Amino acid sequence: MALEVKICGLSEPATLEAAIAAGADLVGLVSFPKSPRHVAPEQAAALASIARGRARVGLLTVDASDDLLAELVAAAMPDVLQLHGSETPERVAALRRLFGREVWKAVPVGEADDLVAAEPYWAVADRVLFDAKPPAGAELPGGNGVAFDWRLLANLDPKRRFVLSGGLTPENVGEAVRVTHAPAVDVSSGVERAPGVKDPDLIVRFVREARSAGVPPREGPAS
Ligand SMILES: O=C(O)c1ccccc1NCC(=O)[C@H](O)[C@H](O)COP(=O)(O)O
Repeated sequence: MALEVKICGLSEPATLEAAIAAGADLVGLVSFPKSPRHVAPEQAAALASIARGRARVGLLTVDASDDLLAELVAAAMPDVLQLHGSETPERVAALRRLFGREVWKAVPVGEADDLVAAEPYWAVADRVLFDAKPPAGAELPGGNGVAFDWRLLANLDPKRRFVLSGGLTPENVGEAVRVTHAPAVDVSSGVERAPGVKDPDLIVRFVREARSAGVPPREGPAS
């Protein structure tokens, strides 16, 4: 199974096209008004329609209500719902049933004990996305361009289908994949020239460096 690459926080058609042309497997749209990457439902719909059939679409929300999720799902028809708030395992399971889509749950990591928080999600989420804990006082629960110590993931059960994110860049993604054997990586800030402004050259470099890491990802069914 090949490494999957997701470029998150795309909010303009041109950079979405650049991500797809670079070979991204997934493109991510953020619905969170405090974010510089926030897109309204109609923008999400337009961006998703560009991507459809060319890359899978992820829709990122933070503790969104059923009504907002229903509006976003109807507009953008995403392949993946990425939950980046304090959604419980029960909420993850309920949303998976309600919307019949893949659900990824973000778990913030700062130290080894934080991996314990991921345990109940393996059974209910299609993927657990490990992201760095936001810095103190951060406005955003993710997308802060901060990395965590990847060695914390080195002994994960190889059957775990996780996504590595947080502070990845074209310069460090190869090392991150070598250390963690991640089956998938997700980036936002590391391919931007300013907050919320994606850089096509950085996107190309990121996808190339990720794919050339040459590390067999962990194998095994999603769990
Ligand atoms: O990107 C945002 O603005 C955002 C807002 C609220 C919650 C999560 C957000 N982003 C998450 C991501 O883009 C990625 O999943 C991940 O955190 C990597 O971000 P980065 O460290 O910027 O590469």
